[in-house]
Amino acid sequence: MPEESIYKNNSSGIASIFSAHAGGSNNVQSIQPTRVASRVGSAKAPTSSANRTHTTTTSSSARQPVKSNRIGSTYDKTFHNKVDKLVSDPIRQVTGRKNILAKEGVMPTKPTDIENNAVRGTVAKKLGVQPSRNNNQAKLTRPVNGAFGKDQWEIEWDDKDEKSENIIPKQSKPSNNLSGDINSINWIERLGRGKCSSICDVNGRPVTSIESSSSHWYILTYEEKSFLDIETEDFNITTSIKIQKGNENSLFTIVLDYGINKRCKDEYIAIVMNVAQKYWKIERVENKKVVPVQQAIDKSLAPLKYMDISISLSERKLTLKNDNTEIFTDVILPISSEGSKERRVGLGVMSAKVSIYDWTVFDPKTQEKEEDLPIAERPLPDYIDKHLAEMIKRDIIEFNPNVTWESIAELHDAKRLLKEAVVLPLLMPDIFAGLRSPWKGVLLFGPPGTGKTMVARAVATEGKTTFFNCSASTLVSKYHGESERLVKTLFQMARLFSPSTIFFDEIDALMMTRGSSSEHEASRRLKSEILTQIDGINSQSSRVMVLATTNKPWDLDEAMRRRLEKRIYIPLPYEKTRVSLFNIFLKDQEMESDVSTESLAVLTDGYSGADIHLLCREAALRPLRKELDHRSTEEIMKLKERGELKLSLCMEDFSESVKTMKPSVSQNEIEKYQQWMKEFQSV
Ligand SMILES: Nc1ncnc2c1ncn2[C@@H]1O[C@H](COP(=O)(O)OP(=O)(O)OP(=O)(O)O)[C@@H](O)[C@H]1O
Repeated sequence: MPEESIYKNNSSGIASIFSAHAGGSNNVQSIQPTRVASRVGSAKAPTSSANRTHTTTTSSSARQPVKSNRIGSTYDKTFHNKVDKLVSDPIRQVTGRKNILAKEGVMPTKPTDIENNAVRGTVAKKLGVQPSRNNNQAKLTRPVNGAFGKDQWEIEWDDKDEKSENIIPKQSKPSNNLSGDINSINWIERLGRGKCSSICDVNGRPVTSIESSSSHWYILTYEEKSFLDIETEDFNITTSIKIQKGNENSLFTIVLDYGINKRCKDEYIAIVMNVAQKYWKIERVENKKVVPVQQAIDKSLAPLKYMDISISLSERKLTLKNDNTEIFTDVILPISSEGSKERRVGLGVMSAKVSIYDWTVFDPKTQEKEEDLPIAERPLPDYIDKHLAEMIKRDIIEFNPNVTWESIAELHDAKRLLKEAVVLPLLMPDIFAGLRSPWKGVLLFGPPGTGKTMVARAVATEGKTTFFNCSASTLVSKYHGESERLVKTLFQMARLFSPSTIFFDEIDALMMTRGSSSEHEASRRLKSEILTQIDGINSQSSRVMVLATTNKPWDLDEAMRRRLEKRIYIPLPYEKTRVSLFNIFLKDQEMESDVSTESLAVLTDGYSGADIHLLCREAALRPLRKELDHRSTEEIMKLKERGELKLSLCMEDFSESVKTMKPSVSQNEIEKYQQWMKEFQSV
C-alpha cells in the first residue's frame, strides 16, 4: 500500500486518527503508534544503552540557537531565517517488532511491514544499508544520507520485547516540573504525517510549530506519566496558539483525554476539542464513532492571530476561554480512558500549521505548592536566561514595594482608575474579559513630585503583583550590550511570575521619539524590543501589566504612547490634597498650637507633593538651628539626654521656609501639561 493511502480514510476527521489504532493486520489500523516515540524538547540523560546515541545527537536547550549540525535537524528558513532550528528530534525510537522508523512524522512504511517484521528489511533497503544485528538488539546508528530526503538521519532500534517500557528515554525530573515551556514537555507522536519543530522566536520565546499540510491529522500528545506527574484527573492548560496558515477546512485540535479502551486494548478512546472555522467542538471519539458533546461559536477564531487559550478541567467539568472570552463553561466531559492508566493531553493539526507558545499543563493542586514558594526561590524553566534572570531578581524586581493606597494623599480619581484598569483585572481576570478586557499599559503623566511613582508602587502592593521596577539607568547603562536580551528576559519572567506589573519610571528617558539622526543604533533596537514585548502581552491569561510614568509626555515616542492605552494626568496637588499631604508628613511631629495644616495649604499653592515634603523637612530643621545658634553641640546633647530639647514646630518655621523654597514647577510648564492632557489624556 502506498504511503499516502494509509491515510486515505482520514476524511472522516478525528475519528479516523484515533480509530486507526484499532486492530487489523492489513491496513494502517494495525499501527501501534504508542511505540513510535518522538520527543520535542531538551533531552535528558537516557537510562538505556539503546538510547544513548539518540541523546548525544539531540541534547539541546530551548534557549540556545544551535547550528544545524545535529543529525536529523533541519533548518527552517521560512519560519525564522535568523534562528537555527532548535529542537527537532526526528529520531524515532524503535522498540519491539511493531515499531517503525519515521521521518518528521511521516510513517514511511506499510503496516504490514511492521506486522510481519519486514520493517527492518524495508527500511534497510530504503536506507541502502544493512542493519547490524547483535543478539537481541539491532542498531543502526550511523547517519544516513538521502534515505527519505535530503536530511540526515540517525536511526536506531532494538529488538526488545514488545512490552519493553523503553520507548522514550527516561527523563530525570526537571526542577520546574509543573509548568514549563513546550520544549520541556515530553511529547509522543501519535499518528499522522506532519512536522514538528521548535525554535526561539524573535522575542526569545520558545515556539513549537506543528504542521500537517495535507488533510491528514498529525497528533502529538503530551504524556502525563513522563515527568509532569499530574496526580489528579484535573489539569489546567494555558497556551498561546497561532494558526499560521489556514483554509476553510483547516483544523487544529486539543486532545483532552486519550486512553486505551479497557474493553478492547487495540482501541483508543479520546475526548478532543476541535477548532474549525468559527467553531469549537468537543467530541468523544471511539472506534470511528464520533459523539458530539458540545459546540460553541467563537467569532474571534482566525488564522494569523494569537489566541490565548486557557482550559481548565475540574472534576470532569471543562471550562475554555479564548482571550478571556468564555467559550465553554463547566461542560461535563464523558469518560474516555475508562480503566486505563494512560491519560494524555496534546495537540493535533490538519491542513494547517499551528505555532504554540508557552504551553503549560499543570495540576492545580501541585501548582498551588509551587506558587507558595517565594518568587526568589521559584525554579526557572530552561528557556529563561539564568544569568539575566539573576540580574533581574537582584536589581529590578522589588519584592516589597510596600506603599498602600492610604499612604497616598487624595488622588482619588487616579486611584479609582488604576484599581479599575490594573488591580482588579489582575486579581479577577475572569470578570475583566471580552469588552472589559484590561488595558495593556497605563501611563501616569504630570509634573515631577506629584506622587506618580508612589501610585505605581501602590498598584503593585494592592494588586499583590510582582513589581518589576525598570528605569532607563537599569536597562541601559548597567547591562550595556545586553539591554535587548534583558528586556526579553524581563517580560518572560513577568509572565512566569504573574500577576506582574512592569513599571517604567520616567519612560521618556527610555522611549524618546525615535528616528533622530543622533539616535544610537543600540538605543533604537532597545526601543523596538520594548514595543515588541508590550505587543506580546496579548492576554489576560498572562496577567502582565505595563505601568509607566513621565514628566515629559511630549517627548514620548508615539508608538509607545499608543501602547499605553490609558493615560492619566496626575496634577499638582489641590488645596485639599495639600492639607492631606501636610497631615501625612507631620503626623509624628511635635507642633505648636498655632500650626494649622489648612493655613499651610493656602501658603503652598503651586507646590508639588515632593516640594511640600521638602518644605516640611526644612521647617523641621529650623528649631534645631535656632538652638544651635546660641548653644554648643555638647550642650544640645546634654539637653537631649535630659529630655529638655524643644523641637516643636511653629507656624513661623513654615512661613520662613516658604520664603526660601519656591515651587519646582512653573506656570508655563503646568500649561504645557494641560495642553497635552487635552490632546492625549484617556481615562
Ligand atoms: N499624593 C501624595 N501622597 C503622599 N506623598 C506624596 C504625594 N505626592 C507626592 N508625594 C511625596 O512626593 C515624593 C515624590 O513622589 P513621587 O516620586 O511618587 O513623585 P513622581 O510624580 O513620581 O515624581 P518624579 O516624576 O519626579 O519621579 C514622595 O516621596 C512623597 O513624599
